[in-house]
Amino acid sequence: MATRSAVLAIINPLSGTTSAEQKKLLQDAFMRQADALGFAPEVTQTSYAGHATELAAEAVKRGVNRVLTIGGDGTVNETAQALRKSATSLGIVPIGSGNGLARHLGIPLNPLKAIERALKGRPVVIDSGEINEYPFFCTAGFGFEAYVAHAFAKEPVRGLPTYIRSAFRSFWAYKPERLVVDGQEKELFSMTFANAGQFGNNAWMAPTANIADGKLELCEIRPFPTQAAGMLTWRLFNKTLNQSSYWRGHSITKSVVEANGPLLIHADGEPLTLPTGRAEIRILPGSLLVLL
Ligand SMILES: Nc1ncnc2c1ncn2[C@@H]1O[C@H](COP(=O)(O)OP(=O)(O)OP(=O)(O)O)[C@@H](O)[C@H]1O
Repeated sequence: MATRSAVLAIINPLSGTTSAEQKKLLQDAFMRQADALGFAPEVTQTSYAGHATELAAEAVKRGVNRVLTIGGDGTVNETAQALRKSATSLGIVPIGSGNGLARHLGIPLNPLKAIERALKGRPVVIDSGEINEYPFFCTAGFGFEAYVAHAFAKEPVRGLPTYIRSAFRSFWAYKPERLVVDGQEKELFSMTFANAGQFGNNAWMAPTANIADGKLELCEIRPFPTQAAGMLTWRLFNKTLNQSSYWRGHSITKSVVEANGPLLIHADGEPLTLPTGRAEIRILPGSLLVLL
């Protein structure tokens, strides 16, 4: 009898607002579907932050073909870190609050359909980015978006309503920053390095970003009067932000951003601080296989 191909599902028990029972049902559905399709399925839960990277790295070592991540963008990022530059493909089962990479790639937001896609889909090559030593697959950024990521991380409850509340509060507290971008000093409200076109929740910062073109879109929002905030928000969700006079963007393969003090950043929505105040951003073309 032919050996069954191994498929591992990594689930973050804390992702999103899905209950423990719903997550158990998803695990069972994954085991059933994978078994019916002729795979040798395994499922494992993360026990701490960073655990998904370790579990996925071990799967790569064992030659597991497909690794599914059942979680939000943070867990997708941790899993994908270990699968970069390997022959193991990533399946995304989105149950987070933003699901930026899944939405950009057109992966179903219904987790059962996403499991089916990951099991039946073919590996497609996409790019990834790096900001200093931190890999990202969707977006990384500075300014307001990093400020919100740091504020959101302090909230005890996840989910979209909490994110909106954090963003609204941050808008009144945040002051645009002076950054040196590739040698040019600028005052910016926000700045994104976009591999995918959106942050999540269909908030399109880089409407024309192509995830497999070997480039990142560098998108800047310059400071704007308070009364323009409504229109900019509407454009963000309407996929027309690039038509605003406050938005500017171009493609890059590498870039350097510097500040006078520690830099607040985010990588796929995870808040990070760069104590040196210097960030080197680069693209890693064709570095990840995603099941689509
Ligand atoms: N068992 C665990 N205990 C504590 N933290 C964990 C555990 N497993 C994973 N994590 C951390 O939880 C973080 C958030 O998870 P994830 O992104 O999947 O969900 P989310 O935040 O609800 O979704 P989104 O990123 O879409 O908002 C991950 O970055 C990961 O480091």
